[in-house]
Order: sequence, then C-alpha cells, then structure tokens
Amino acid sequence: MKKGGGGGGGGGGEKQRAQRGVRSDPQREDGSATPVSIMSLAGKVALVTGGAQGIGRAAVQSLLKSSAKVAVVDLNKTVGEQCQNQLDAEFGEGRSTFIQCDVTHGDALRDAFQRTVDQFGRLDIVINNAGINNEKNWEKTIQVNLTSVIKGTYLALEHMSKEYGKEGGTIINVSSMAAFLHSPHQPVYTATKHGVIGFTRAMADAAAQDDYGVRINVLCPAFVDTPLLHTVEDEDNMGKFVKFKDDFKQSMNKFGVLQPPLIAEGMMRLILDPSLNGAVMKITCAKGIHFHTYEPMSA
Ligand SMILES: NC(=O)C1=CN([C@@H]2O[C@H](COP(=O)(O)OP(=O)(O)OC[C@H]3O[C@@H](n4cnc5c(N)ncnc54)[C@H](O)[C@@H]3O)[C@@H](O)[C@H]2O)C=CC1
Ligand SMILES: CC/C=C\C[C@H](O)[C@H](O)/C=C/C=C/C=C\C=C\C(=O)C/C=C\CCC(=O)O
Repeated sequence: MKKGGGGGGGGGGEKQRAQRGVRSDPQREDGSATPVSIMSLAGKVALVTGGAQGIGRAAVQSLLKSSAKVAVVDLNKTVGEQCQNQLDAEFGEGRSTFIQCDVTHGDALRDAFQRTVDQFGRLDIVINNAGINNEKNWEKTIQVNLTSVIKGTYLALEHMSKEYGKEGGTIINVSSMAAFLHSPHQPVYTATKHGVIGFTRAMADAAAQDDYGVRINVLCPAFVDTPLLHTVEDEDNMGKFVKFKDDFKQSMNKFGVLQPPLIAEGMMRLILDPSLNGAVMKITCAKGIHFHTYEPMSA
C-alpha cells in the first residue's frame, strides 16, 4: 500500500510486518524515534463512537490533547452533554461536539458523519468504539458491536478513502481480549469481538491492495475499569450466563484491570504510526501495549 493517508497515517507499506506484529517507530530526521505522545494532530478531525464515557471518553481526551478536533458520537444524551460541558471547560469551546446518535440506526450514523464534516470541514480519524455486553438481547449486541463497526468503517471510507476522492485517514475498530480468551459468561459478545478482528484484517488488506490511503487497525483491550465492566453481575445484561460470573471475576482478579488512559495511549499509537495497517493491538496488565502475532498458514 502506498503512503499518503491523512490522520497521522499514511499508507501501509509495511503491511506484512504490521500483521506479524512488528512495528517501527515514527522517526525524527536524525533517525531517533519520536514519542507518539508528543506528535501533533493539529488540523485533523476525529469521530469517536461511544465517546461519552469509558474507553471512548479517554480516547477523545487524548485526541483533544494532541490538538485534533473531535466529534463525540454517543447514544446517551445525559452523559454526552455532561461530557461536552467538561470538554469545553478543559479544551475550549469549538474543539469538540457531541452528536447524539444510536450507531445501530444506519441513517443516524450516516448523518453523524456528515454533521462532523459539515462542522469541522474534514475527517481523518474514526474510532468505532461503541459497544455493549448484553447476552439477553443478543441480537442488539451483534448490531452494536459488529454491524455498526462495519457500517462505521464503510462510512469512514466514504469520507476518507482515495476511492472517493478523499485524502486518506485512519480507522480503529475496538475488539477485546475476549476474542482470544473466551468465557462462557459472554458467548455472543465474544463472537462479535472475533468478527471485528476478521472484518478489520480483511478490510485492511482491501485498503492496502486498492490504495485507499486509509489504515485500518483493531484494538483488543483486556479488562478495563469502565461502567461496562460493572455489568458483570447484572442478570439484565448477562441473562442465564450470569451464573458464570464468578469464573469471570476470577479472571479479572487473575489478569487485573486496566485504566482507560492506557487504552487511549494504544489508540494514539495506532493513529500516529504510519507503518501499521491490519495490526491487532492487544493491551493487557501483564504485557502492556503489544501486538498479536498472526500466523495464517500455521494450520
Ligand atoms: N471495559 C472493558 O473491560 C472492555 C471494553 N472493550 C470494548 O471497548 C468499547 C468501549 O467499552 P467501555 O468504554 O468499556 O464501555 P462503556 O459502557 O463505559 O461505554 C460505552 C459507550 O458506548 C455508548 N453506546 C452504547 N451503545 C451505543 C449505541 N447503540 N450507539 C451509540 N453509542 C452507544 C454508551 O452510551 C457509552 O457511552 C466497547 O466496544 C467494549 O466492548 C473491550 C475490552 C475490554
Ligand atoms: C460483563 C463484562 C463486561 C465487560 C468486559 C468485556 O467483556 C471485556 O471486553 C472482556 C474482556 C476479556 C478479557 C479476557 C482476557 C484477558 C486476558 C489477559 O489480560 C491476559 C491474557 C493473555 C496475555 C497474552 C497475550 O497477550 O496474548
């Protein structure tokens, strides 16, 4: 894939290396690595679904700290408006905008993308982060966690891909370590997170081979301290699988619980490292931010 995408990302000339989990740091002219945390996203525009709280909210804050403008797309009006007020106070009015939207409503999601471009003039970075954990209403879980990630990726490409005459950009789809270490506690959630990885890898190949100028990567956090994690014991969410909650809690105790800013740091690396396309980033307490090694021919 040729270089040239926007959003701090270029092409993915090192696609194969990225898929094997090998990354190269962005370089200064003298050859030394530039810490991604100090690289600027001034002039870039991001859209984050599920951005009003939890992991999405941490991502929004990191993007704003890096000087990007951000559309916070979220279903929850109350939390979204509180979030907007706090972001205005911290970063100044006009740097971010809250757009209430249910990502499972295709027309509403399309409208949210258009409103972002209308307000900020362009789009460079899309984080398909909104997710739920509802085994009782499992069809909804598939709609939010997988169908809407696919839809969000296609809409992002309409606004960023060279195929559509745009300047390029970068997309992050949020999966989970649940795709690698499953639990009887959340079968459909697990299935959606597998799906997000498969879709993202295939789309990253399409982007590289057809020169979209857009890098597409997937992020798999382990347990993170957010409101979602607190639904573990909730029968309304887990349905009959709630009986496996103790096993799940044991896993949390064994593997530990991460804080959202570390997940945002991982996202910033995916955004800023032009060598990454089709990469599967894992974040765990034991290993921190690292990459999954892909061995497609191992069978
Ligand atoms: N918290 C955890 O342990 C982990 C979470 N993840 C994933 O990270 C992502 C974010 O999760 P958290 O921040 O933990 O969850 P959270 O529940 O704290 O935040 C999710 C946000 O998404 C919004 N949202 C939910 N449904 C929506 C819809 N239909 N349309 C628009 N917005 C909607 C919510 O209103 C909320 O603001 C999810 O995809 C989740 O599966 C992945 C691994 C671990
Ligand atoms: C009701 C629960 C609500 C939310 C939690 C989500 O379901 C979340 O997405 C689930 C996360 C599950 C994580 C599972 C495993 C975590 C494993 C580790 O932390 C470490 C394991 C292996 C490390 C080796 C490697 O990186 O390959």
